[in-house]
Amino acid sequence: MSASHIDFLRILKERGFVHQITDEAALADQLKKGPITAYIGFDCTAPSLHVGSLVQIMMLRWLQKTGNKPIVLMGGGTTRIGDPTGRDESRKMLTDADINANMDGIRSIFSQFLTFGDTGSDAIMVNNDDWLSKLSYIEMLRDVGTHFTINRMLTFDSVKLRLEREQPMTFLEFNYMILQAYDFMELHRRHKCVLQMGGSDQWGNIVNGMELTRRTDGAHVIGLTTPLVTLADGKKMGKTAAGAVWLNEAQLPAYDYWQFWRNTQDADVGKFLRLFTELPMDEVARLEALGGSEINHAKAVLANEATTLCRGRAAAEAAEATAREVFEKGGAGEDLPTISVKAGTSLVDALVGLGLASSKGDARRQIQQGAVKVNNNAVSDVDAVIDAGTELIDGKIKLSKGKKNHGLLSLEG
Ligand SMILES: Nc1ncnc2c1ncn2[C@@H]1O[C@H](COP(=O)(O)OP(=O)(O)OP(=O)(O)O)[C@@H](O)[C@H]1O
Ligand SMILES: N[C@@H](Cc1ccc(O)cc1)C(=O)O
Repeated sequence: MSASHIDFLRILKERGFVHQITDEAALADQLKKGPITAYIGFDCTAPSLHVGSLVQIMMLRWLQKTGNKPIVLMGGGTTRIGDPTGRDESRKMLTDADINANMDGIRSIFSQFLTFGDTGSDAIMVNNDDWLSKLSYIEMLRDVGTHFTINRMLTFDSVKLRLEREQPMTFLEFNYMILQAYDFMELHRRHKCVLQMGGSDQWGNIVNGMELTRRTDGAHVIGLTTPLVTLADGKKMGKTAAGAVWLNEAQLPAYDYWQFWRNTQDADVGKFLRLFTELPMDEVARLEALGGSEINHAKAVLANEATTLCRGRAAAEAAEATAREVFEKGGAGEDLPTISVKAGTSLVDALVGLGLASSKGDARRQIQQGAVKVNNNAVSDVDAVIDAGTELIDGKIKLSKGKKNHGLLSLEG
């Protein structure tokens, strides 16, 4: 039986999406009355979103799967201001061209996760630049500014923490929460949107929107935040030591995306299966309970499911086949990151070029520690070079760092 709109809240709770709800009873009540419309906003600060924002995307997907209506808000306007939330310093000002290019990249992700259209539970995408850029200053101050007191604005973490650390906050940034608040009011007016969701860092911005909508329109809208998902080592999901785990193929090839999930630490497997796959809860419980080396099966299922959702089934299958080839048969695997190099290139440069080392110093250290292999053979010479004499596997040279990180070199000329 497919889920109905009323199941949305239960599903979010049992799969670990809920951190705080401003008024859970009101949300349950709204759902009892019929399908609801809810939104999540994404600023266009990079050409892709990353696995941290995937938590939010999955919520919009569940919203739609249960027959409710998702609004994806592109922050074309708010990106011009820059959300100060959780940041010690002002963001770099982006040009309109940068913002538009980033928006194109981010937009393309959503068609993979949601069905867009004009009726029922079809998702819609809006850009807050459409209304924010039309606001006139004096009118805005009179209509909206009167509903915010500086006293209260200073109590929100996004402002308070910056001031406590004695870091400057520009007047531009100080206005950010008002503009995000305006969005909620506007989406309530335009689309009867009653719920805004986001990561727990967005709480202040969301609450301000509820407050503004109540004061201007007398409407009771609701906020829901997710935990900020961290990896088992305590790091916030999104940006890892090796860089962000991007959702777009152009920023991160499918094989690396698959590998990220396949390398999940044991303690995270259950949590990630709940958040990032749609497997039924009993199947998640079964996989989560696997012990010893069987947990690797659960990780492969996680990698396949998560990669299928984001990149499609064919990409997931190709990545899995490559991984099997590389790990089980010791072959080269077609899907690995590949660069072409000239004969005589140093092993150190090749490791950096493939992203297997973060710097030449790091590459030398890795070699000295015995972590580097060329064609599955350990190399300890930091001055080793790649040349025509280097053996080829399937026409390529395979470099490995540790057991899990591999790349291919093809020789130029
Ligand atoms: N690790 C995470 N877990 C859950 N939600 C997250 C995580 N990282 C980001 N989000 C949420 O995803 C949404 C979009 O966030 P955004 O793209 O601004 O990510 P960010 O990493 O915070 O970006 P930036 O570094 O530019 O501030 C927000 O609602 C944010 O709270
Ligand atoms: N402030 C949010 C993005 C956002 C922008 C506008 C909104 O109306 C809602 C959310 C973030 O940084 O992730």
